[in-house]
Amino acid sequence: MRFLTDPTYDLTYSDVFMVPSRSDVTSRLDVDLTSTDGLATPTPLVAANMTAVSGRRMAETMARRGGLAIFPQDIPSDVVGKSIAKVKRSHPLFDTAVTVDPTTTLGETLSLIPKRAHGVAVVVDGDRPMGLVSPEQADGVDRFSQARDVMTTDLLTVDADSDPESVFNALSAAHQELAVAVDAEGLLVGVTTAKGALRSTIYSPALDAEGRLRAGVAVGINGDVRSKVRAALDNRADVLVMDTAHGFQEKMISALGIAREVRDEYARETGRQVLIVAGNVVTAEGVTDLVAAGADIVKVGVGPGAMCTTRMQTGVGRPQFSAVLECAAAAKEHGKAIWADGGVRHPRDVALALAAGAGSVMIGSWFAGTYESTGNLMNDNDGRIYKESFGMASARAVRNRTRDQSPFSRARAALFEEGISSSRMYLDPQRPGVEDLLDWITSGVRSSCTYAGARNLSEFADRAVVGIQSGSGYEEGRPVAQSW
Ligand SMILES: NC(=O)C1=CN([C@@H]2O[C@H](COP(=O)(O)OP(=O)(O)OC[C@H]3O[C@@H](n4cnc5c(N)ncnc54)[C@H](OP(=O)(O)O)[C@@H]3O)[C@@H](O)[C@H]2O)C=CC1
Ligand SMILES: Nc1nc2c(ncn2[C@@H]2O[C@H](COP(=O)(O)O)[C@@H](O)[C@H]2O)c(=O)[nH]1
Repeated sequence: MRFLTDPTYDLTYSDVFMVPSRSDVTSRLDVDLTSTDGLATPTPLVAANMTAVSGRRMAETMARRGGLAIFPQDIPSDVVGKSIAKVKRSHPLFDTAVTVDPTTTLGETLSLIPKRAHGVAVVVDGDRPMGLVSPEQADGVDRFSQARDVMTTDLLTVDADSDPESVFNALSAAHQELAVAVDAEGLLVGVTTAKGALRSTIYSPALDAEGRLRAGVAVGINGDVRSKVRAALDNRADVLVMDTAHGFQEKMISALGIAREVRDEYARETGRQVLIVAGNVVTAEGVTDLVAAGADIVKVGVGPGAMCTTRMQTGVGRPQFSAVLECAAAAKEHGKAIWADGGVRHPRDVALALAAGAGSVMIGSWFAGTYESTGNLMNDNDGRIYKESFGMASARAVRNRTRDQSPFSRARAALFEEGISSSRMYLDPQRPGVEDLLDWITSGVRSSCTYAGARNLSEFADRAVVGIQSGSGYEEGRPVAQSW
């Protein structure tokens, strides 16, 4: 990447823009979005290790569309183990269905449907699909009715080995919303909408060596790091994230040394080599020290996050575009990569982070406002739907993380709150599922690459030409919804 004119101060994503270059990339579909961070995930996006964001449904969906999700450090290890096992059992193309027994009440069925974006529950007899219940069928029906009394039995079943294009065509021909995939015994494997089938022709899933969906686990730097790292690896984490707010500290350096030792020991025993991500830092010096201590990927970003109060409280942090640019260059010198973590609110921010050299981009709060995030769906007074989000250094998260400590230690830890405990992340009515956001982001990034004449992300980081803009320059680029 090069600047049109060199900046004299540090920059956020909103401070910069890209100019087009002469391009011989004739289609956006010719752009390869494989991450350049050493993980080579087909989509360079990671759902943040935040309790309000990444659980099993987020992990499964992100990996199915080529990205990753990281289970947060606050989730008990046995729960992480069970969740990863479920992710690994889920189908790489078909979405896991919301299933109910024939006798489940309509009220309960309706409460389960929003757990997934496809908007329907499959009624099963054991694992055999019998019918479908959608919210539309529930109109005017008593909430104590049973699923079997409400369901439609007009099912479009497809073989689980069918290719996505033929599933798309079958759905169009049958004018159906949902295809139910079954195995050779007629047992339920998963479901897909026409859009889901279409997506499966555009995205490739992020798979481990055994062809199962990948997921990552975050580990804090306090306590028994050795056991925590080993537990994460035994739980089949495909990536390990050593996680703390201030990654440029001695405790992180020694935790990384332990993590590397345990990781290498595990690799010798199992043949499975897992990359270590560590952060967060915002300077080249921070990157150099974490790489020397054993990080394969360095996580970059202090204070850009939407749930973050660090900058207001401490004055510490750095505008994210400049942090990413400097840290990516430093990591490249050591043959390593970075993740740009936090501050992403528009597809353009992802494109700019990748232009600045990020290997992948981590997103938290934006993804909290989707069906797949961990929280429950809520309605505000105007009937808009949202989910609650909170920062990992908020009083709420600290209370949870320190639950096994003495009341005195907990009270002391609570003094150092650096995040918001409750915020509303509204679901975008146009893009309520995380896959909708992925479509929006990846189509934007593909387009950015063709404007730069880049066929892949490493060419993009080489070729992008970035300028600095005023507040009114940024404002000019925003669409206007009504006349002025
Ligand atoms: N990217 C960002 O800007 C930020 C991210 N976070 C996220 O919040 C979560 C909690 O992280 P964290 O607060 O580090 O908690 P952790 O529980 O991971 O512990 C951090 C350790 O580092 C020590 N420490 C020393 N200086 C600092 C400092 N300035 N800030 C924080 N810890 C420090 C703490 O000691 P002691 O408590 O005794 O000081 C503690 O032992 C993580 O998921 C992290 O990623 C939090 C803040 C900023
Ligand atoms: N200073 C704080 N930073 C936090 C907290 N919780 C999470 N984070 C960081 O934000 C990113 C995600 O950023 P977003 O803009 O996409 O929401 C996350 O990965 C952490 O690094 C917090 O409580 N305080």
